[in-house]
Amino acid sequence: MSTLTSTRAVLMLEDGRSFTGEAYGALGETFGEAVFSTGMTGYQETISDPSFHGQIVIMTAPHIGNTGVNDEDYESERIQVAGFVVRDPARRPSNWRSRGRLDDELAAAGIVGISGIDTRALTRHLRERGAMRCGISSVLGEEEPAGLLERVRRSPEMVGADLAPLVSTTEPYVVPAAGDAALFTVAALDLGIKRATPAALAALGCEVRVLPARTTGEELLALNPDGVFLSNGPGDPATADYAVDALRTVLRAGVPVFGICFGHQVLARALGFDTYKLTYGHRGVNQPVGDVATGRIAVTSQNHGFAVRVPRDGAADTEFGRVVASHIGLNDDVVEGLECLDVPAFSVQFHPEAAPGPHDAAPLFERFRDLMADTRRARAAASGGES
Ligand SMILES: NC(=O)CC[C@H](N)C(=O)O
Repeated sequence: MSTLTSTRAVLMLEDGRSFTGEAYGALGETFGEAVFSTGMTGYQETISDPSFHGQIVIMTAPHIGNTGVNDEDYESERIQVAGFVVRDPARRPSNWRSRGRLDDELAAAGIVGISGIDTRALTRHLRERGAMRCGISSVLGEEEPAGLLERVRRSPEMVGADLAPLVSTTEPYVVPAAGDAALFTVAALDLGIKRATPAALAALGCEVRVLPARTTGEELLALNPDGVFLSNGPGDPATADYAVDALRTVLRAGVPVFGICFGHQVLARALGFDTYKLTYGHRGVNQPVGDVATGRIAVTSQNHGFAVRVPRDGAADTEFGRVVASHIGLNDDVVEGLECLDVPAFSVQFHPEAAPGPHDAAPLFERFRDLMADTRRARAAASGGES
């Protein structure tokens, strides 16, 4: 049960701006990169998205916790955020699936949060100054916040952080295909995968073999997969050389590739492009993206702080042939998708698996399935076998 008396908590940004509110979730002190999410719903999926590892998430929607917590909506085995910030927590959750309160759930998981602060002012500050480190403390006592600021400035930065291996599975596991027989085998590199992703592939008849982040290209190919999937994940993509090397081996073998978010950044790097840090990133379930080829607009689920440096107009020549920017973010023109024209590979910076978010981009999983089917047919024809 939550107590009725509140404990004072302080949120301190690395540039010295601070906000005083009430403790929310566990009492204690926590540090991470302060980022804001504009999703109105889906807080359970958000807090359990491994891509948020090392980040303190500020919800811009003022009311959070209204539907409580349930056992179905978690996207991984634990709560992954380093801290959680809400304006006005629900006093009494109400939903037919609810089995408890969000603040109690955070407290039980040891996740430190803060409520009752002006999240709009905080978001505007981050939008102008950029994402930065922050700390939340509900154990400061009468100590001046100077000590907290000192500890924030000593905490790790997001640039240069190699976090995917920390959240990846340690042992391979299999998500079976829906239906009687698997139509395709997908080797999925778990860089911080969400449950909804293997589930989406399995629903299309794929047996998904989920593998640890540091699986090599040779190990991936040894599974004889129809396709290789690269998941989302936390941290700075510039550090993930192991995944880039593995992917280059896969690309050379001509096996179909699909990457999401961190996986998209890894594909860009494998093709020879760089990644860079956005000022404050894109997080939420309401991010518009344009498909360059069709002009269609999708409202997408996003959660990224880095992006890929790929030319927006025309095809770029790479070691693996021509590559085009297939999707563009409509808020700020950031490249949100890649398509290889000469090898079977494509990727998106956004989240077609949603969870939370709209399902506009779900057909991208079908595109991957079709790419695997086409490649299999072409290979059978080339070897003179039956298709
Ligand atoms: N959701 C993700 O995969 C995020 C990728 C990467 N950590 C970024 O912030 O850009």
